[in-house]
Amino acid sequence: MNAPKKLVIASRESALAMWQAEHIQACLQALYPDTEVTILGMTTTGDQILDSPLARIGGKGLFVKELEQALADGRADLAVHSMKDVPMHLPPGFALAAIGEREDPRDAFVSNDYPNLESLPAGSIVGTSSLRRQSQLQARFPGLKVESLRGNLQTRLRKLDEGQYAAIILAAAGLKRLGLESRIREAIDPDQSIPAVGQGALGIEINAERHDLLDILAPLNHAETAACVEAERGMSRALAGSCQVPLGAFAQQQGDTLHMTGFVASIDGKELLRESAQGSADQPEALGQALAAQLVARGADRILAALAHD
Ligand SMILES: NCc1[nH]cc(CCC(=O)O)c1CC(=O)O
Repeated sequence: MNAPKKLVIASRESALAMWQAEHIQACLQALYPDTEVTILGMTTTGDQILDSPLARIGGKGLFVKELEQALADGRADLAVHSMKDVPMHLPPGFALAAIGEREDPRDAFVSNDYPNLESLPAGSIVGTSSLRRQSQLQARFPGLKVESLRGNLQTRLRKLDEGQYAAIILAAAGLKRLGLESRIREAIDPDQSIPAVGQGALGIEINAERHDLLDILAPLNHAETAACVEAERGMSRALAGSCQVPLGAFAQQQGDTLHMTGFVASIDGKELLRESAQGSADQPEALGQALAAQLVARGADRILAALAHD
């Protein structure tokens, strides 16, 4: 295979995004020592608007749009994203070339004063802007108060340290990647807080016309992670999920079988439907669709419709 002389990676400029881009840069550099691999750092709309909950300002697409612009006009060859931030439907003209091996998929409990969720006194303020985390938290601990928490990882940790929250919930993967694992007081069992679709996995997006890049990027794909994430995305897509919806899904592969759990809830967690299903790792999207159908059969449509009217 003929790797190009140069490859440019588009990345957001947050510390986590840069870590992810540098990780992919190192992988590509090891595979193709004669290629010059560089990173083009960019600020996205999602990074700039920090005062409103993401769900209200347009959702996940805001983190990838500027990077896609760089792919479209040829300033960059590939963009590295947290799969969690990649919309369920890519805009026409773009494709996912690879999904990398998953880091810890769990949510993490972070606090300076308490070891775990169970020890928080009633009325404690927990910071998260994720409707998925909020609904699952409120379902288990209706006495806790959830308040919005935006910004990159460092900003969120600073807000915790300033005393605005008793605790915050973050993705374990981001903290581990940035060497901040010691801030995790407890990794929350995926059964207690079902992770976001794609949480912990990296996605590599390209201009769909760049067929030349497919073979070059194929070694970055981790088949097991890709199957799990495709199943999770299949469920979310079938339910028309976005980050405006309290929804989560988590798949794991054992042998040739995917085991998957998903949920849909009301924001206050008073209604929470969860279902599990198994299916072939060869047909992940079909498994996600089947799980979505199970949730719909139990009333997921009614919960989602109620959210749309809020
Ligand atoms: N929503 C922002 C975001 N996108 C990806 C991660 C973390 C790492 C990952 O899931 O790959 C985070 C931070 C968080 O949720 O705490």
